[in-house]
Amino acid sequence: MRVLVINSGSSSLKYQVRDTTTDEIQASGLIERIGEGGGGPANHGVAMDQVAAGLEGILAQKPLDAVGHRVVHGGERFSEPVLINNEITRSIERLNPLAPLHNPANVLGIRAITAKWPALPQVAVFDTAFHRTLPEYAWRYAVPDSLYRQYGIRRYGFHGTSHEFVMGRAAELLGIPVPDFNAVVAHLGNGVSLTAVRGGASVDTSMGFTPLEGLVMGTRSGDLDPSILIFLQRQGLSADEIDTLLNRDSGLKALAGNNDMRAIVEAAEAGDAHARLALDITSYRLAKYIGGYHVAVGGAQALVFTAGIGENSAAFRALVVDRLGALGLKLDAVANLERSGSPRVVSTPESAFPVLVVPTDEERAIAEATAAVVLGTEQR
Ligand SMILES: Nc1ncnc2c1ncn2[C@@H]1O[C@H](COP(=O)(O)OP(=O)(O)O)[C@@H](O)[C@H]1O
Ligand SMILES: CC(=O)OP(=O)(O)O
Ligand SMILES: [Mg+2]
Repeated sequence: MRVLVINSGSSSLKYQVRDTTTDEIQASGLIERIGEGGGGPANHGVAMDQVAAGLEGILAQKPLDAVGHRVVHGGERFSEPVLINNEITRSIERLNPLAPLHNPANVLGIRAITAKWPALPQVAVFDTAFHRTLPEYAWRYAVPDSLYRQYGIRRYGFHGTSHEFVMGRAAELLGIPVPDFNAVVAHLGNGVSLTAVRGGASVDTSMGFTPLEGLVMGTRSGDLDPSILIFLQRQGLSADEIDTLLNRDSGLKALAGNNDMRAIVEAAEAGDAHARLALDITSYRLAKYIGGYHVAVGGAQALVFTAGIGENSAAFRALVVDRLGALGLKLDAVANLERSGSPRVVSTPESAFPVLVVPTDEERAIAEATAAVVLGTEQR
């Protein structure tokens, strides 16, 4: 099956055309600076026109069979990938306020495809779906129930497609059946989240109601005392200003002046005190969460690093694992420095449990889920 995968971020759009039978990537691209001026497309509709134009050549040879969309927020309704129709699109649109950086772009992408190729089956694959197994004691906030009933205020969790894919690969590498696998998975990209996997299912995750909760990220603050928001509001900041402050101008960008982990490590090595502190705060906060999730899963069989930083920054992995001596983890300095695109062990045999690096592939997982939904629907 020939599937176009669309991964729309707030200001970027990644796409791939994949053959799900051979797992061949037949085309791919990245469109950046959407809606930011400076030569980027004005909006996601224009970006989709650019995608279609870029694909004209290969689509002339063989048309698409389906489109798979990464949809960040699926609320409580969606626990699996679904075939999209107008009612599903409206349901995703109603979740826009809960993922303002992501869901509006996802909806625009779906509508742009519907307008361009109305007969093409489209599937939504949700970041939240893998976390629908969280127990209530993990997803409830300690606030009045009316907030949950009226607004759906609870913890949802994100990056689920990546966490599930990586967890499966890690179990395979270790020869442990997925239903028996307990692990802590660290997705360290621009967005950062940690997931506690018990028996192959997500039982806790660090992002919450929105992708702002939890760890320090590229431009997001992660956890802080909610009183700070009330304080800032009383100082005269508007809701939009606080939103921008915490989602776009915080995290590594605020601490080190930019959100590129490579540049921060280089600056720290050259003696930059801000970069050093940024790495200390980020690795300390992550190590604390890993310790907590080791408890949540009843003893992890693996700690797994993935995504841009997790896969590529040996220096950051070392900073984190160095703080986890209390868990008995020991990194193999040579294995940690090796460059490889394959799942691998980066700890020593003496480590209490293995530390792994497993490349994520959200596009592959989305393409496979899309093909499965479309084939399943055709057989019914
Ligand atoms: N070789 C590398 N060494 C260190 N950090 C890297 C490397 N390559 C990418 N990164 C970091 O990965 C992060 C982006 O991760 P990625 O998963 O691509 O993000 P996104 O959430 O945008 O998909 C950035 O902080 C970037 O600096
Ligand atoms: C949910 C989320 O944070 O996604 P990303 O890392 O792509 O921004
Ligand atoms: Mg990402």
